[in-house]
Amino acid sequence: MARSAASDRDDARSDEARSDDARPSEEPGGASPPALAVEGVSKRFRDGEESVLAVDDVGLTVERGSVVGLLGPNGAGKTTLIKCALGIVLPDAGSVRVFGTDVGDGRRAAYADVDAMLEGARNDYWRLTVRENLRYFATIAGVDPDSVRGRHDRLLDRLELTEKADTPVRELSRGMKQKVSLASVLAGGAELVFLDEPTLGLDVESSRTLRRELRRLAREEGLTVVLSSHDMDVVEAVCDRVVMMANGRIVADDTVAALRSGTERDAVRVVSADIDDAVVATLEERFDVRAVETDRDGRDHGGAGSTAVEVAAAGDELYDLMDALREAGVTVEDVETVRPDLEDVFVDRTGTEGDANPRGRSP
Ligand SMILES: Nc1ncnc2c1ncn2[C@@H]1O[C@H](COP(=O)(O)OP(=O)(O)OP(=O)(O)O)[C@@H](O)[C@H]1O
Repeated sequence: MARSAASDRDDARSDEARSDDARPSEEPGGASPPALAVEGVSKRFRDGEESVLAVDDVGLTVERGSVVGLLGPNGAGKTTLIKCALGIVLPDAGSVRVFGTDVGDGRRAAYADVDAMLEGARNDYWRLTVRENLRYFATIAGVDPDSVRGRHDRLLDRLELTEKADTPVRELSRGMKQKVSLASVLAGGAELVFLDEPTLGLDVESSRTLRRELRRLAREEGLTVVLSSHDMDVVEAVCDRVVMMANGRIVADDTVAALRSGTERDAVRVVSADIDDAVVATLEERFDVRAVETDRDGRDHGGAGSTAVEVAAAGDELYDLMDALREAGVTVEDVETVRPDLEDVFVDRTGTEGDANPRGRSP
């Protein structure tokens, strides 16, 4: 879909673009500007009763070399926000600066080092070989493909595509095509890439390869990535920071660790053969019992007949819980802390059950 965000728009705006090749490399204070700075962006589609405020006064800063995950339920406004950042959709209000350049002032400079893969794919040329595609997209990005041959070799190697370098893309499996899409996005040496569902259609191993490569590119080459995915594991493994959207607004913006610790879902899981219905009823009078699970055949925990209860408890409540269990005559076999995962945070912040998959796609 997004062939090359930079080239698509440059064609249309080439006249005004000529005068703006100078891109600020430093902010007035001397620090280099962030890769992306979105301020007060709003976008409404349609008028009257049908009107939808897809993005509602959103601000977002993405530092260079960081990997930021964008999560949100169906219709939250993620794609519209990304399209506003890419200049594919014109916001009604607000500003977008890319590496310090306001895109309203100078698109050619702003998008010179930006590329995107939207909706899990990109228009690779299926008749061309894998390597020919990389050369083609490097050329489109204004780079002499011979000068980046080494980079292409490395990309093919890291994405485990070397053996297929001379194979036409149409002969590849879906997962391999997906990896070629990513390689094409990176072929021209973009410094900021937007990746929408980059692991869509990948098997577990390929998804792992892609995560590893994204982290390496960010760490070693300073690549900045804005990634949207319904796959919480991918977001957790790859992203420095997670931005959650709901109803057009940002409802959370922090590191995975901070989001987890800020979500009041810490609980403990206690296992014992002494926990029966009466004990559970007693606990429920005083505590928030989240789950009760009896191990009937001894395969899950603690042996046949033992029961695990998950109770929301932290700090002093933990002592109270242990006292209550002792009073009830329960000998504890096992205790573990249950930490909230990203999905818990997502449910908590967006008020949405289930995963963040907006279209019910499977990875
Ligand atoms: N071109 C458009 N015309 C009219 N409404 C639109 C258009 N694009 C998006 N919308 C609406 O704007 C809202 C936000 O959509 P958007 O695609 O940005 O959300 P999203 O978070 O990316 O969700 P999804 O992942 O399901 O696409 C939705 O209500 C959607 O129907």
